[in-house]
Amino acid sequence: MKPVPRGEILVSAEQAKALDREASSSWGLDPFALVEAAGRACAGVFAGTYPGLFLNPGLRIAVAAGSGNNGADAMVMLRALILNGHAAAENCSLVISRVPGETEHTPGSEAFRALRAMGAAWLPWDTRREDSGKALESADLIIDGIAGTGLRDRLRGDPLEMAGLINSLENSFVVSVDVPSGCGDTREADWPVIYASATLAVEPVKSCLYHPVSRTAAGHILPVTGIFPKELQESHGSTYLWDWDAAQKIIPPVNPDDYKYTRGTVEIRAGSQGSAGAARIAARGAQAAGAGLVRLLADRDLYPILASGSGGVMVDDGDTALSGDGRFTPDAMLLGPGWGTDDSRLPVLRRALDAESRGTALVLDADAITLSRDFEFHGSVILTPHAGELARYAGISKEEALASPGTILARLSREKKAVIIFKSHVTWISSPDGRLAAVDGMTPALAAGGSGDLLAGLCAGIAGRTAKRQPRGDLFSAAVAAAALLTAAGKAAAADSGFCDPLTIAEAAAKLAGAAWMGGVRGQRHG
Ligand SMILES: NC(=O)C1=CN([C@@H]2O[C@H](COP(=O)(O)OP(=O)(O)OC[C@H]3O[C@@H](n4cnc5c(N)ncnc54)[C@H](O)[C@@H]3O)[C@@H](O)[C@H]2O)[C@H](O)CC1
Repeated sequence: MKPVPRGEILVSAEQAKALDREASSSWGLDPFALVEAAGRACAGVFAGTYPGLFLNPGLRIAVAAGSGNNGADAMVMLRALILNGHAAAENCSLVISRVPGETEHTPGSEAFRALRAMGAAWLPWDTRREDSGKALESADLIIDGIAGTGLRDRLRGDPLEMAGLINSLENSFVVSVDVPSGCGDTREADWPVIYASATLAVEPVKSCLYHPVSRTAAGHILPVTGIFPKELQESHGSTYLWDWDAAQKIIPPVNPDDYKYTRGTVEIRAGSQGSAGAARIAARGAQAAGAGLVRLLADRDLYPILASGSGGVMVDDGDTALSGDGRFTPDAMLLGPGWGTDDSRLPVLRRALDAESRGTALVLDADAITLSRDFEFHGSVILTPHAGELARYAGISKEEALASPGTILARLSREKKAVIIFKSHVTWISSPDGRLAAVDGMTPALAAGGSGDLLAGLCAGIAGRTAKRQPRGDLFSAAVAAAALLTAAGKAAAADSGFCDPLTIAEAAAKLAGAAWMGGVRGQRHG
């Protein structure tokens, strides 16, 4: 049987703890074995990713270690770097929040004794603060193991002071183990956190790294694998991290014998005075995602402008044209990009929701999200809010949305019976059946007007195309693929064209989507 394509598992701190317990009770992997595996794997991944750092024979490394297993991971990592010849023990120091007792037997105490015996300097932060500070200040590389998933609430006390000092150092490379200290499932925007250059994300990767509020603190996220059996991780994860490589595989390709109606049809209501570009971008997005026919219904004063140079998009007068009178019944509808929130939009919205109740995929973006706040959906809607729209829609603050996207979206999706794509520098996607996904963005090329319109168009294009294969198809997969496609296209367009127009990003999306979904023969890739 072919493996089901999927992203990487993400877990909460609670799930990570449950996983640890089961690893110990059922797999014979006790905390000593896990810390040993994690620390060594961290050293291997880090040295393999940044070989240039280790060209300096006098490299000074300092570990900042808390008293838990996160600190133990960091110390084992340093020990492995020394044993592998990447650093000399005499150039290394341990800045520790607590010196283990001589009879203590924990992963941290053992790692500490090994480094002490090897000749690394050790400095308790509380009694030798000045020397500890000097060791951190003079280090070329700081390994942050102050606090991991054992953090309760926000950083306080000595760990907070250590983190503050590390953040003030501008010239050292800071690598965090597992998560940047201070980062946790409930972290809010103003809670202190280490700002790392890179984070060694020990499997299973912790979902808080991808909370928009903490994502920038993690820097370059490097997955560290080989710690837990895959089956064990699968049974504890509920959220997945998707990229374009993985996401393209969950969407069927077009068939060589497809024609325009079977490739999926999309109808778009978008644009208003001052926002005509949104309609054009959304329509091009639907084409770029592979839709066979795209019809754009625009306000009467805009429609002649949009009709000229519309390419293959069928543009019509939205004041009189009705859904379906363009000689096809749409497989997917998109309402909202640049549409405005005028009450005159409500009859159109009601008719679209009526179609949705009969199974037509309906993407509601921007103004249509605001307009539809009090309407009921029937399981075939995708909402695409950014933080402000989500906050208004759910009656929460923007900060809450950015701090706890998974919890908020899971509840809202279930209540509203809608797939939700929460747009931010990390995109979160939820489904009414409880599935959750994150797509790492961090793509400043997309931080520009029109990216959201493009995403909405991509979504409608994929939903329309897949609806032909699976009536009432899996809109969650369509949403995940659209978000991953937009991110990959943003990166590709930025590499080729620098700061560019969303239509240029749409062209990059068309290339990526075409390569993924137009190259195969029926049955070869998804049979
Ligand atoms: N399954 C896995 O993910 C594995 C994880 N490993 C590593 O273990 C840590 C979690 O270890 P744990 O001992 O449970 O906790 P920490 O090391 O994170 O200890 C917390 C540290 O911080 C102190 N502390 C707690 N709350 C606060 C606070 N509010 N302010 C200041 N200090 C606080 C506490 O006293 C401890 O000193 C995980 O992250 C991984 O790195 C293993 O690798 C095995 C597999």
